Amino acid sequence: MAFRLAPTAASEGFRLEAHDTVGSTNALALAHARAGDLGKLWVVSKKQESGRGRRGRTWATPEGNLAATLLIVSGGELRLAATLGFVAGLALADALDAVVPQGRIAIGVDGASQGKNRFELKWPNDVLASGAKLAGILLESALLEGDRFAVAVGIGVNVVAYPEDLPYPATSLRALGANCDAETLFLALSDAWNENARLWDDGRGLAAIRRRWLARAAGLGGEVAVRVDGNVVRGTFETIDEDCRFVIRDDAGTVVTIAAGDVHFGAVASARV
Ligand SMILES: O=C(O)CCCC[C@@H]1SC[C@@H]2NC(=O)N[C@@H]21
Repeated sequence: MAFRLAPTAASEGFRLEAHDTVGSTNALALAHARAGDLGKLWVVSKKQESGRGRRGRTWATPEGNLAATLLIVSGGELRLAATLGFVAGLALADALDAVVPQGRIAIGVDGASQGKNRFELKWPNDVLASGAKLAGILLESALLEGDRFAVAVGIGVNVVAYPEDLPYPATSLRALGANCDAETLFLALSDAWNENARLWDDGRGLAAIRRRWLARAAGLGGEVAVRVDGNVVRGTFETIDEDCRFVIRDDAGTVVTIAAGDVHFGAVASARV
C-alpha cells in the first residue's frame, strides 16, 4: 500500500512527499523550506537512517515504522508555533483511536491517569500505550528570509518495532497486538491533524487544545520527577498552564512551572532520575 493523504487534507491544500527511506524527514522538510517551499507539506517515510529525537537524542525508525513531518511556513509568532507539538500529540492519539480496533489495547495502566484513554499523552509530546512510549514528537524550526520561519512537526511512531535498550518502557503497535500499517495510520493522522489544527486556529484555540490534552494526560495528579538542565524537580503533576508548560507542586509545596524537561512518573522512577 502507498502513503496517501486523507481527502480532507488534500482538499485543504496539503501536499505529500513519500519516501521508502530518508535520513530524517524533519531535516528534509526544513531543507525544502530553506529552498523556498511554502509549507503545508507532509514528508513521510517508513524508514529513517538518521532520525532525530528530542534533546539531541537519536530516534530509530526501522523499516515499517512511521516517520512523518508536517512542514509549516509562517509569519506568525514562533512562541505560539511551539504549541503545535500539543496539536500533533492530540492528532496522533485521535488517529490511533480511529485505526486501532477497540479492545486491542488496554486502557491506560498508569495508576495516576484518569484511566479512560487507550492512548495517553505524556508531557510534552509523547504518546503512551499501556504505560509505554509508542510515539515521539519533535518540533524543529528554521528562520527564513522576510521575517518568516519554518516549523517541522516531526512524528515518529513505533508501528512494527521499538528499541529495547531504552531507559524507559517502550512499545510498538505490533507488540500491543494491533496490526495496523504505517500507511493506514498516516492516512488517519493527516485527517486528524486537520481537525485539531482547526481547533488550534493559529493559537486562538489554544485553550481548547489544552483542555483536550489534559483529558488525555498521563500521570496527572501523580508523583513525578522532572529533569531540567541537570536539575531534578520532584513533586506532584498539577496541570499544564495556558502556554502548555508543565506545572508541578514540589515537595516543599511550591508551584514550579517548567517550559522544557524530561518527565518521569512515580516514586521508583523519581528515585532513579
Ligand atoms: O525524542 C522523541 O521522543 C521525538 C522523536 C521524534 C521522531 C520523529 S520521526 C519523524 C521526524 N523526523 C525525525 O528525524 N524525527 C522526527
